[in-house]
Amino acid sequence: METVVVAEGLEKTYGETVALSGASLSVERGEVFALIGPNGAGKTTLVRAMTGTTEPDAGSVRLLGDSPRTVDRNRLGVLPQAFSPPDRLTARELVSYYAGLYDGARDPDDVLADVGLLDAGRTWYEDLSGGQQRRVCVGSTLVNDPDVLFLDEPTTGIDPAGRRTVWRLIEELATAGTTVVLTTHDMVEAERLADRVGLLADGALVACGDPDDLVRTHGGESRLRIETDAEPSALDFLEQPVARAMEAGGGRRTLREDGALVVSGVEPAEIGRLVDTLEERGIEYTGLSWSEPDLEDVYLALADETERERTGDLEADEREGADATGDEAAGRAGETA
Ligand SMILES: Nc1ncnc2c1ncn2[C@@H]1O[C@H](COP(=O)(O)OP(=O)(O)OP(=O)(O)O)[C@@H](O)[C@H]1O
Repeated sequence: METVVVAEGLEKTYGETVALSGASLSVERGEVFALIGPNGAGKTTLVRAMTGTTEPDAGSVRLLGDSPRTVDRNRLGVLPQAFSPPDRLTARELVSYYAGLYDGARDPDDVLADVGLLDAGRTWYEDLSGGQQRRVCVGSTLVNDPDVLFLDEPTTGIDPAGRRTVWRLIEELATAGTTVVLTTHDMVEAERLADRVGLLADGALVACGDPDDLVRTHGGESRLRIETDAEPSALDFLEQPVARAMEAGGGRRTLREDGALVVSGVEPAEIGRLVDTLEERGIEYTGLSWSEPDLEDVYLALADETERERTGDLEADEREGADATGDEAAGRAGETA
């Protein structure tokens, strides 16, 4: 297995803002690695540090065994989050323009076909829809048939069909051996594409692994959602029958959420009995849905945990600050005395 990207202990601050606080990751050849995390977590800064467009304050990056500043650019494809090509070029001219930067570049029409835009080749870039523009931008990163592809939010603004075109393309590239590092806020995208997902929070990776493993470890339990207008008190009894159904006991919770009752940890085999109980009790409901935990649950659980840790730290800092202020005040009072 060839390790293509290695980032170790990356730190980056902008004034008072800590963008990276010791981020480390490594990506193997042919792997699709998805970086997820809240706005401002540091994903773009990490991508920029890994591709040599920003210099970290501390830490190191090896990209294809080289420094990001000196690595052979012919082997890289980079789609920045904000990418504004000239408007007064057609889609085909734009791809041709980027192809012209490389020796032996791919045929622009093949690239446009890859992103499902062969028919839009003669359309001015400015006349393309936002999603089509983003797809052309994705295409422009493929002109040199890169070994490593960094895609910062590749599918933002792309409609569901176009998104699937890009997903299939990324899957094909990875199958052919291209290493892909992408950032996304779309958990379905991360779960579908990524061999490994890294959750970035406050500039560091707080979890990293196979999406299924992350879901098993952090995703929590299945959820049964019962859409009902009934008063919460009228539904209290549900806790009991469901709770009694638990063999191991403990862990199951019933919560009110947006006009629905959400029961965690219900097995599919239990649903029939639960529905019977609802009907016996004359509880009206308009819908019932059962879902297994997914990457979004992992994201929400870990982001929440990180936020609570941070808030806890802040509260502790504030308490310490208050103590220190108190000590100082006591000291000053002592001096005065
Ligand atoms: N060039 C810059 N100058 C000043 N601050 C910056 C700069 N680049 C990033 N930051 C700050 O660093 C932090 C991390 O930003 P970054 O863009 O890496 O986050 P992100 O995870 O990509 O966010 P998003 O999901 O919104 O794209 C933010 O607080 C941002 O405001």
